[in-house]
Amino acid sequence: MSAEREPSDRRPGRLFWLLAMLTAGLVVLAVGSTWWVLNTLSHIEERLPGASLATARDFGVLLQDLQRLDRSLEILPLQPEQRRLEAANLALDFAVLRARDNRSLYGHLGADYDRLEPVLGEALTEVEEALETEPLDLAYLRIGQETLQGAIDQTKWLYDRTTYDSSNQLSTQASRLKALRASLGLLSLVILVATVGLVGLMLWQRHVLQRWAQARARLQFLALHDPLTGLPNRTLFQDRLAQACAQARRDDRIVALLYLDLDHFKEINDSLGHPVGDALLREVGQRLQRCVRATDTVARLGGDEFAILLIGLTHPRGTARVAQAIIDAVSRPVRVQGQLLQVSTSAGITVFPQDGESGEQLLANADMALYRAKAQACGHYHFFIPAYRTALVERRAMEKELRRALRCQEFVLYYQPQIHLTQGGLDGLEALVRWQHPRRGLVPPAEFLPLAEESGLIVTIGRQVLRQACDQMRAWRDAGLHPPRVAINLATAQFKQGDLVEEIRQGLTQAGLAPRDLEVEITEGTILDRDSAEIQRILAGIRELGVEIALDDFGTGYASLTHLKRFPVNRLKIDRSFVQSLGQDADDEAIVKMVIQLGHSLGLAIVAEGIETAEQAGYLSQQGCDVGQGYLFGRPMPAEEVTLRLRSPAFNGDERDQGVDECWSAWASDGRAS
Ligand SMILES: Nc1nc2c(ncn2[C@@H]2O[C@H](COP(=O)(O)O[C@H]3[C@@H](O)[C@H](n4cnc5c(=O)[nH]c(N)nc54)O[C@@H]3COP(=O)(O)O)[C@@H](O)[C@H]2O)c(=O)[nH]1
Repeated sequence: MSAEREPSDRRPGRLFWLLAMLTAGLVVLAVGSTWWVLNTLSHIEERLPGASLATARDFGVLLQDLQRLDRSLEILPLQPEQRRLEAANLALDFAVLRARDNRSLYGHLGADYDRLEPVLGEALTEVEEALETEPLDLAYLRIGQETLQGAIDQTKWLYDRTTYDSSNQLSTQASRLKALRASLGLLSLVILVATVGLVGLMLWQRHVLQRWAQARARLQFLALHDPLTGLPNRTLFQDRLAQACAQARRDDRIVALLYLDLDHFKEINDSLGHPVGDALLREVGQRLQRCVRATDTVARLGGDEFAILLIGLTHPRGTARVAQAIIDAVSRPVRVQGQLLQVSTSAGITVFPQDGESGEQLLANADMALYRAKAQACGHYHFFIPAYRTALVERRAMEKELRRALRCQEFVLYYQPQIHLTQGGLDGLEALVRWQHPRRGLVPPAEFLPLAEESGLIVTIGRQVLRQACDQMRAWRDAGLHPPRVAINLATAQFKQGDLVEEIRQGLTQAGLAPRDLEVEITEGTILDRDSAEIQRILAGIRELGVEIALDDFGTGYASLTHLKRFPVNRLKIDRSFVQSLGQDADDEAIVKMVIQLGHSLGLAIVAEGIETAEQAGYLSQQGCDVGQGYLFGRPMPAEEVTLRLRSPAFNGDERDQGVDECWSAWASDGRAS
């Protein structure tokens, strides 16, 4: 397992603590400065207005006293003398008491009162002396009153000034206070916002760190696990496999590897949709886990492929039991999204150390054993045997050879005649591919087509066949020879890659052929394919071109009447196996008869393949079969031989005039077996 570089945690952690400290400092600063400023302010508020207001208040009291005295003096002349004197004395006493003797009452007057005191003292003395005159000397009293008035005016002036000063001072302090309070408010707000911001930043950073840690953990998980099933992936499995092999080598034990895949999973996935496929894979993963011990490893290698590592075994026998238990567990019906499904699995098994020294080798060999298990039947397991490796090596070499053969254009076409059974005459030629191998000679298709189909090379081979067949028809036409049409075989894979209709159209155009010059043969397997809708669409396109379609090997598969109606087929080719049973198997005879009738009732022409005897031909002809193909009329032959036959006197003019028998022998006489 590759060691992952651990991302560093330290830097984000330090930043977090730095932010935390900054926030804490800010909070302390905010609280401290707020407390200090508020404290100072309350001191200022208490003190500043107190002194000046007390002065103003004392001047106010003094002024009131003096004015009251003045008013008493004003009314003095209007009263009976005795009472007047009494009142005046009373008032005077009061004033003197207020102004002089109870000076503590005016304690806040300060230096201003020092300036007022002589004037006040003089006025009071004068008033006092006037009042003491007997009888009352009003003129003298007037003088005292005037002096008193002067003192009152001065007191009033002082009162106004101190009041003004104190209120002025007060409002100045008030505005300062206001400004200070506003600044403090602003400062607090800034601190608050900064604090909230910092706290937010911290929280955000914490959140990012958490997410980052989660993402890292997820990435680490995904690097080693399959996201769908949560099982170990190929990387982790290979790592555990390597470790298990090393451990087993030390302990002198064995390790078993089971390579599994689900049978026909692709069909389920394609037909029921990926969500159903995914749910099924999850369920299979769980079932597999339940079949093994906690120390074993179940992994999903991709698609529908799983691998299981069994450790601590002493004998391979136990592996077979586990494999069977797994096959049984997987094959139990499973309900997925409301649908009851049943899948089976096949397994290839390798055992360490006997089947491979390394994990890679064990996996590769288990894959080979799986391939064999699947080839045998679904729902089976197979232990690896060395012969599989030889077969695989041969298969790979063959595939390489096929690619080379394609590049070197070693595929050639042989042509087999198709004879009109009732009228005689050539109805067409079927082009059959052969491999002209430089060492092996002519290789029949049965030896290379299965591998070509498996590897997908059949598509390129099919393109070469189409081109060669069209070119050959052109050559015959140019030579003045007129075989009615050439039929080529199409493999299912050709419908799934590229644009088949366009390829056929181009093949015809490039060779200058009419669509009726070509026929395509498809097998029952093709129309029964799961992509039959797409295949139907492509076949309709081919029919639209004007090219006819024959359904090959009819009767061997499960194609039904419905299929015949759905697919735009022109001809049915009765499979050779039925033809060869004619005269021997009553059932097959009945089938042949029925196919001929059924085909005709659907407006299709019937071709019988593999006719080897005149009896078979006679019977088919009697039943109304339209066309026959088989060794009786001619084996598949190279184009040059077809040319010779087309040029022979039997074909000069209209060979249909010759009669059926002559026609057969014309094709068969020179024919060499191919
Ligand atoms: N996709 C493609 N498939 C092709 C192509 N060329 C051939 N094929 C398919 O390969 C199968 C084997 O073909 P081949 O070995 O050529 O066999 C053909 C005939 O030789 C054989 N035949 C014909 N008459 C007789 C007979 O009387 N007896 C007898 N034992 N065999 C006979 O039948 C084969 C033709 O069959 P069919 O195609 O079904 O008409 C075969 O399935 C080919 O289709 C290719 O280019 N592409």
